[in-house]
Amino acid sequence: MKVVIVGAGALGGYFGARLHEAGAEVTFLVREKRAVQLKEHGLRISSQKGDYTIKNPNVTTDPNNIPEADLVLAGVKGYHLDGILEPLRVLSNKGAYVLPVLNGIEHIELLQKHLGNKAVLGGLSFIIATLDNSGHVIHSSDFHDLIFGPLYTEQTEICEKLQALFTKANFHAINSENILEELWKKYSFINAFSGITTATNLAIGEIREQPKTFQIAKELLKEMKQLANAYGAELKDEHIEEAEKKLITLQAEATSSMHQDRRKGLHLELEHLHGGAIRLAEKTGINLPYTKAIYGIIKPFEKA
Ligand SMILES: NC(=O)C1=CN([C@@H]2O[C@H](COP(=O)(O)OP(=O)(O)OC[C@H]3O[C@@H](n4cnc5c(N)ncnc54)[C@H](OP(=O)(O)O)[C@@H]3O)[C@@H](O)[C@H]2O)C=CC1
Ligand SMILES: CC(C)(CO)C(=O)C(=O)O
Repeated sequence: MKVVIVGAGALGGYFGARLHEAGAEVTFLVREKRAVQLKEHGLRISSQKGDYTIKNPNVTTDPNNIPEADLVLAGVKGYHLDGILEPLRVLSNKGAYVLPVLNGIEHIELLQKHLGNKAVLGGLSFIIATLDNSGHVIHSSDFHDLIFGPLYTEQTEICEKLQALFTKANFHAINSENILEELWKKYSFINAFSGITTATNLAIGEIREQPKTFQIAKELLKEMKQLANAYGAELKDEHIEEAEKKLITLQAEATSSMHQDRRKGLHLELEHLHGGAIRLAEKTGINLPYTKAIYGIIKPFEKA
């Protein structure tokens, strides 16, 4: 299968390298600076699940240089989505399906609007990964899950083909029959986890030690359930309890990618995540006071 990775950052780099390791033909569509870095140093992933290096990754900065593509894995941050719409359109015109692995929900409709409903699959990931100064991927969690699935029944066949490929790769892939619900479950979890860790500038362990602070994360989960329900995703109390359990059982030093970005002084995905929830809530007349408060607290740190 011919795979294109758009956004060879932490997630794109990780899953691209794992798919290359599994024998897929992988091309990294990147911007100029990243192209130079990948050509000079190759792409290495450092992971407790096994290291892997692509010495000379197939890299391009122009989608027109890619003759064929079956799958495009989109791994940019929410604030970079606009910049990849045109390259994605070029590749989807060649027949490629687009599998976004971003956190959040608003991007699904945006991609469908630009590429057509049938070209966009549902996808998300549970992993803790980041890039080091040389652009290598550091994977630090004992999980590396890629959950994907059809948003339309016509996409069932391609998802089965993807599952056949992903099963050969060194990550945990799940072809979900209800990817929309999975997307909302992840969105709820991430808004609570990234919200509380980024706002307090603390890893989850220290937050858990303060019941009043941890309570805010629980309130964020409840608000996200209300929002998900308003958008037709049947999140139930048990899903919120599962998410709470995850927050309780994560390693004490675990933190969100948004908090890692705050620590590094990078641009934060606040508008895409909490901003997105507030916009969606306004459209349905729901009030999200905790989400709004967290958004306001993080806002001064948003811009790099
Ligand atoms: N990191 C994590 O542990 C997890 C992240 N996520 C989610 O996954 C998504 C991606 O996050 P992550 O991998 O951490 O992000 P990174 O910042 O590590 O990677 C994003 C990459 O996108 C590239 N990019 C931006 N614009 C373009 C463009 N126009 N063309 C090509 N490449 C481009 C950037 O390259 P450049 O060098 O050119 O800026 C960068 O390398 C986010 O939504 C995040 O919330 C989900 C689960 C876990
Ligand atoms: C919660 C986590 C680490 C799970 O993948 C994540 O998605 C993020 O921090 O962006």
